[in-house]
Amino acid sequence: MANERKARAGGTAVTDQEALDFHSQGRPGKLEITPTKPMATQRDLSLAYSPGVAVPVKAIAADPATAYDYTTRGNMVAVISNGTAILGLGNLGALASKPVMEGKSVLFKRFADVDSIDLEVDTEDADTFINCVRYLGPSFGGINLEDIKAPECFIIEQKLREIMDIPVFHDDQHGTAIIATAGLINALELTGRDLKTTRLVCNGAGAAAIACVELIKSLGFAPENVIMCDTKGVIYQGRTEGMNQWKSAHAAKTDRRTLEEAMDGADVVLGLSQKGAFSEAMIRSMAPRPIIFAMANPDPEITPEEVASIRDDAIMATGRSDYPNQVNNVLCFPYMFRGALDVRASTINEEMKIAAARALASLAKEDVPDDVAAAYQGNRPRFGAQYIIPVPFDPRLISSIPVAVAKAAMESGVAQKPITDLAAYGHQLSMRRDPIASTLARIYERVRLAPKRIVFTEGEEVPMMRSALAYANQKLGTALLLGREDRMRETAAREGIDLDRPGIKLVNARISDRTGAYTDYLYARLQREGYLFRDAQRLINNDRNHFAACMVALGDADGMVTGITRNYSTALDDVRRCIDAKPGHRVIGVSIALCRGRTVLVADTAVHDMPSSEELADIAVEAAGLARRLGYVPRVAMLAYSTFGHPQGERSERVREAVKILDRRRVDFEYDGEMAADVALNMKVMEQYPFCRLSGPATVLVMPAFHSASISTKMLQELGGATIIGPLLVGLDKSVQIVSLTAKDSEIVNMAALAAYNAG
Ligand SMILES: NC(=O)C1=CN([C@@H]2O[C@H](COP(=O)(O)OP(=O)(O)OC[C@H]3O[C@@H](n4cnc5c(N)ncnc54)[C@H](OP(=O)(O)O)[C@@H]3O)[C@@H](O)[C@H]2O)C=CC1
Ligand SMILES: CC(=O)C(=O)O
Ligand SMILES: [Mg+2]
Repeated sequence: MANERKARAGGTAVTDQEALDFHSQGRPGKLEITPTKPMATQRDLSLAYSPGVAVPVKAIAADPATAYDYTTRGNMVAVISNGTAILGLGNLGALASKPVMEGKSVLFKRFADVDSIDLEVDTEDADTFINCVRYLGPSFGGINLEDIKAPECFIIEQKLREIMDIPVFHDDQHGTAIIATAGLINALELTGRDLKTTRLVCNGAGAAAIACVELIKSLGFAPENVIMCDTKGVIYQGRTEGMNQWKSAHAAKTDRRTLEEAMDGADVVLGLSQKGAFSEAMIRSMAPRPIIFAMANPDPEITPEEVASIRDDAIMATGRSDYPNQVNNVLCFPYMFRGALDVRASTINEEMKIAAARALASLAKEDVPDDVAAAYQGNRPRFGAQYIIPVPFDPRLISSIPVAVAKAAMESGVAQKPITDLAAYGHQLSMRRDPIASTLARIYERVRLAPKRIVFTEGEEVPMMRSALAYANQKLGTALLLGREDRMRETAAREGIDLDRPGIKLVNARISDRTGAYTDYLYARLQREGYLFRDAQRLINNDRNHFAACMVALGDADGMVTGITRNYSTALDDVRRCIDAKPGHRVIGVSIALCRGRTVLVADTAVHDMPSSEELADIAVEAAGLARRLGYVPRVAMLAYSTFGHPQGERSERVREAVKILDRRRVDFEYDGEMAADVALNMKVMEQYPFCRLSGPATVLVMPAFHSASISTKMLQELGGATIIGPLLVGLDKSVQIVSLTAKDSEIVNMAALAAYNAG
């Protein structure tokens, strides 16, 4: 069954069903287009469309370069394919390539803040393809060709490069060549090899393979030491079958004829062919300390496990993210275009490619700072056989690779808009990083290092089951699904969810031998609040929130997640009957708002209706603590409708008093107020108040009351397009997170991960 097939990914296994659900949930696919200008009033319409739009039209007609000032062109790349070589899956057509192309577009945005759109062109004919793409130049700042098979890809790319005045880059050729070269430079250094005498075999003679061999030779590999193979075996001088001019250029003078013969004694083998193309015997026959890059996707030519079972002296890389040393063009194309677009390069030349390869190679040798270690599952990697290139989540990539590319473009004379201050450029680049993705990645990695048992309280509900599965699959710990086992199994069978996989445990409250202990515990807490023993018994037997919260309170679980069947405040009341605030802390709700590359924490979005000044000060302390734990520098703005005393009012007075309380407590974070939201978030407005003690825009917004917190976050979400995570419950003695009634499985997993993270 489809859902039973599992593929390793992201350090974990994902099922086919999960992959399909991921793509179909919500708005199908992985991309949407968001306007960047308001389009709300008659005036907006007049500016954006007729008559206002005529002005930039005339400006661009008079000076085409101004298109970069008035349109999206300068930050927009098209990912274009005809689906003739989709990953290593072969020629499955333009339409079937769309998920990969959408994926590449998303990676452009996620890793380098390049806007991108996928275009699938339904033709296998090179001339027709060229004629389609050649006229698209005005729309884009660059063209990323993808998954077009050889040899047509060479003709297509070459012709488009000649006739278009923007960078045209075939990712499978050059992206792959750059990252493979980067990895190879380091692997050669680690094995003490000289590239002039190293013997290399490349299996595959298509887009990726030809480009890799060309770049490697241009680095200094001796052509006589390089053998290419394809489906017909060794490409030797004089061979006629299955040849083309690109293969002929690399035909070797050799009497070896098969891949087996070619690999015998080889120092390096590059796999850019197909799953399973390397046998154990071939690997065994290689030279000592062999370098094996099995780069076919999604399944490599040979797996690292297979290689490890034969020999322990190999440096092994694959194209996948679930093994060490991922040699994949995702490490290149986002940053290559970022640098090229930023200097408005007319093309991507050899100098830029080699600069990117060298920058990637040297990044792997640099010491890994703390915030980067998180991207490596908390294990600080050290340059060596298991770490020859950075991982795609390495946050340093965005601030280093584009700088190297831009510099090379300027030095080689193809930059039309040179950058004078490269150091400042590097700093600006780091601001383009998507902060929450890094934050979540860090949280996930920390949890993986210390996995936790999390109760998925509404275990009979499908989103809870799916998220429990994802939690277990991602190796975050044990997912304890709470519910009636027969019901859960029935639903799971219907939905194709495998509840028997490692990391999932079903907890049936009705037959649990812990109900007695939980009832005693709850009764002891509630007996002086009007509850009889049988009331406590009923709550434990009939109510999953109480049962789950007692599991956590008595140490049978590390945390819990709930919320899809009860509204937030009811679920919170249930939990609070079982769990107190941490001594010296106040329980509050903090929402994380992510909007246009900015992250702010908003508090209290869950608990205090109309906080007193003392409570506002506590909220500031709790929220600042969470900000720190998430890796943000807390700069707390105590918000009101007034700013520093104007206009006067009773509510603002309460906020002002909270600031004085924080002064008296001598807290160890920046705070100030009362201030309006624009003062807190906009440095230009803040400059009107030179005495303001915040050193930059606020990262934590403490709202004067629950209603303003709730209203503003919901408005941000609905009108501002912000992503809101939370409210996260902070300050409880045990780790509990409550999701919204409409939470999707991905949100539930995030909250479960946060519960696990907070559980210590
Ligand atoms: N890790 C990464 O970043 C990347 C990996 N790749 C992977 O490289 C592979 C090739 O992609 P691409 O170059 O775009 O595709 P192409 O269609 O352009 O080329 C495929 C090449 O592989 C050869 N080939 C196929 N099967 C075998 C085999 N069993 N033994 C020897 N040669 C074989 C073909 O030989 P023939 O010429 O005889 O038909 C052809 O030369 C794919 O698996 C792809 O996923 C590609 C790009 C990036
Ligand atoms: C990674 C990639 O682009 C491929 O395998 O085709
Ligand atoms: Mg590809």
